Amino acid sequence: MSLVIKGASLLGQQTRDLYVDDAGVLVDEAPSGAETIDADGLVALPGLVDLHTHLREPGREDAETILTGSQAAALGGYTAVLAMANTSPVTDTAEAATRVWELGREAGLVHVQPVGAVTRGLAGEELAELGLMHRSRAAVNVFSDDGKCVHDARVMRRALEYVKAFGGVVSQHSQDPALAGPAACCHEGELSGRLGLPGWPGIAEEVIVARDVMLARHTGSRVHVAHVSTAGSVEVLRWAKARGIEVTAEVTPHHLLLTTDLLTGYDPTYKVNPPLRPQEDVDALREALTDGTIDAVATDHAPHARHDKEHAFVDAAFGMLGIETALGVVRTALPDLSWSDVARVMSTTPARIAGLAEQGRPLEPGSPAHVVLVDPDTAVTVDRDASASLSRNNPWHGRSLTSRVVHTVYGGRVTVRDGALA
Ligand SMILES: NC(=O)N[C@@H](CC(=O)O)C(=O)O
Ligand SMILES: [Zn+2]
Ligand SMILES: [Zn+2]
Repeated sequence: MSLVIKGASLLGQQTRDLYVDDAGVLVDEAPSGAETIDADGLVALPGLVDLHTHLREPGREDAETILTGSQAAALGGYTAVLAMANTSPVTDTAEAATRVWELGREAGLVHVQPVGAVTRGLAGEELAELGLMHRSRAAVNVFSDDGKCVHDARVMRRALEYVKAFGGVVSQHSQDPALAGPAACCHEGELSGRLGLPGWPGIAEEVIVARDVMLARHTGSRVHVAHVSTAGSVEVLRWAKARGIEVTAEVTPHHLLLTTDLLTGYDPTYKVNPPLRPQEDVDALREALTDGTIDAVATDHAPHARHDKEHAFVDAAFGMLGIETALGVVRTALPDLSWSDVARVMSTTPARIAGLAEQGRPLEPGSPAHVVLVDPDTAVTVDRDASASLSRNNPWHGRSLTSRVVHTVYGGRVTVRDGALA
């Protein structure tokens, strides 16, 4: 089915029509018999790419499936997601990775790119089948034990050396387990003491970021820092980038807008790893994203079933939803970020980090038609029950966010039309 997207403003700049042929590629001239999408007043961006999504299938299909997570992603304006490996079983073999990739293709709403585990069973000891996962049909390029930190420096060094051979990257969940143990759930500071919650100090993140930067320099391999949350980590990244070390980093939407003081109500919706931080950290993260020290926004969409989340704060699961609301949160947190910067941090750069050649491409003839059309100024009030996700741990419920995803086009196919699944 060919398309004419009429009157969109490309990256918020010049207004032009976009033409998509029936092979799903952007072309020069209007194809005959095309469906027309009226995009008057809308901003066109390349489809968003999420470096960090938890789809929960296989194993926790009560919290999310590859299909429902893909639906949520499309509604958020995404055309590709990297599906984290902390499923059950873990994505630590070529067979497991290929299965996730196939289920993504069957769902057909976004490109689902499996992330491979760094270590077998996320146990932090033996390397997983990194090479076999890379050479499988899933072509895994990003490896992560996310949910857990690869805390043994020798294992991390070997993983970096291994993936260097094929240009892969290790995405690290930076949490020193001795400085922030499994119960740590509130930013360590005056408030954690007052609330009586186990503290998760920023230094537990920063020491791992610093160590990994040095391992990246030593091995000449690539490290990606997942969900950066502190000003100290930003300083380390700035230092490393100034020296040309191959490190990239992501920040989540929630760490750009929410702060520790939300924990005073002990609502487990706000329990997330790493924890929400004070305003000084939030300010440093915003500045770092704007100046390029942090490369990308990644959602860390972490759906959890009610019976895992509805507990006393210390017992509840870590994680919050984020893929349907990411663009609105970024626009609300950083209203002055230009649309070309939004495209850079939410599409072009994440696609490059993940090695997805078909994604994050400029909206020009020859590119695959992965496009999101956004109403830039409309405020939307989030309703957690209107979500495509199977889970309801949505920290944005009832909040007003700027901008609305109106249409999403994945490979020339309209996946979202007028804000609803097509
Ligand atoms: N972010 C979270 O709080 N939770 C993630 C794991 C992770 O990203 O570390 C999850 O899998 O639920
Ligand atoms: Zn993590
Ligand atoms: Zn995660």
